[in-house]
Amino acid sequence: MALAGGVRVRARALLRAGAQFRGPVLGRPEPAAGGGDGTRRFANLRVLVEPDPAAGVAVMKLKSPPVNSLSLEFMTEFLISLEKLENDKAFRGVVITSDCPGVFSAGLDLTELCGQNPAHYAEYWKAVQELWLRLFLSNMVLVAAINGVCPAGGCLMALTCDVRVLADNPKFVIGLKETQLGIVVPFWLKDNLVNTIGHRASEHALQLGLLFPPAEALQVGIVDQVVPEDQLQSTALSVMARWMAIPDHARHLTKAMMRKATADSLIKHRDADIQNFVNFISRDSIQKTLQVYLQKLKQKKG
Ligand SMILES: CCCCCCCCCC/C=C\CC(=O)SCCNC(=O)CCNC(=O)[C@H](O)C(C)(C)COP(=O)(O)OP(=O)(O)OC[C@H]1O[C@@H](n2cnc3c(N)ncnc32)[C@H](O)[C@@H]1OP(=O)(O)O
Repeated sequence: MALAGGVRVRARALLRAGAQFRGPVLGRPEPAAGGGDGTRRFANLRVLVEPDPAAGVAVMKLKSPPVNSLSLEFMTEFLISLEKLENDKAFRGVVITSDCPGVFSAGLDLTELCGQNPAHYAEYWKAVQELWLRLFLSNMVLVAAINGVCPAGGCLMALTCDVRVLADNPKFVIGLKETQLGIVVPFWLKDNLVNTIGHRASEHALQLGLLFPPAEALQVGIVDQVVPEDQLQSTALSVMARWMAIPDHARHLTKAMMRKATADSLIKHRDADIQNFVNFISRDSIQKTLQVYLQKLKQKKG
């Protein structure tokens, strides 16, 4: 699936601005682009990709400090990196994890949702839809190695993956807390959750805006495994190895069959979903609530 119009335009702008794959990364000298040694890491500004072509797997590390919030730039760069991997036949699986200590992703970037104009909200929501669709329908095996708190839009990303492994730390909660912020999850994210944990558990989780600590997350089924923090990466890679043993075409066709109806319901109603979002987020009452919340977050340190 190609990037949607608005996201593609922004992707081109980012690429023109130099946000393409480059080295050295993290200060380590690396072979020049196209060096072909098969071990080269690549990165744009906010996503670090560590490829292991021999295994057919890449690790994507979200590194948009402080909290990997889903800004337009971050989502665009993430999708560029994902598309690059999808277009490379060497890669059949991706582990998604965070490079920001203690936070997988803080979810939607609240500064994108506050005090902007309707055109911006529409562009932003289109990018969120695109992120979800591209991940949800990815041909590759996606394993989320959740090494930090994972609320709302962070959980949205994790829910698109085939497997979620959570590090066992009581601070690392996961869930869709939207109602706590006075907002409502879109129907397609609700469907994604229902497909994952069932209808009744989703009703409770969504209405109460529950954030599950590891043991509860495992019990309700929003994650598949909870492991000690120091075993997260190795567990994610061994889960991946199991999935990689299945012939790709059969696995992928099965995944597509299982996910088609959920994805189609958004694909068919994308414009209406954008309009709903713009109307909802532009309301004075919603703006006020989000602004107060953002202020509280900013004052936390002071
Ligand atoms: C019916 C029609 C349809 C209508 C549809 C409506 C929309 C539905 C959308 C559904 C999908 C997703 C919704 C969301 O994702 S909303 C975002 C929810 N996220 C949160 O509530 C998390 C907020 N953040 C935190 O709780 C904490 O930051 C943390 C992640 C636990 C980390 O804690 P920390 O102590 O390590 O860091 P902290 O000091 O709090 O933050 C550091 C700086 O980062 C800023 N920040 C944090 N989160 C966000 C964010 N989500 N967006 C933007 N900025 C964020 C924070 O303000 C600090 O900034 P500064 O350094 O003080 O300037």
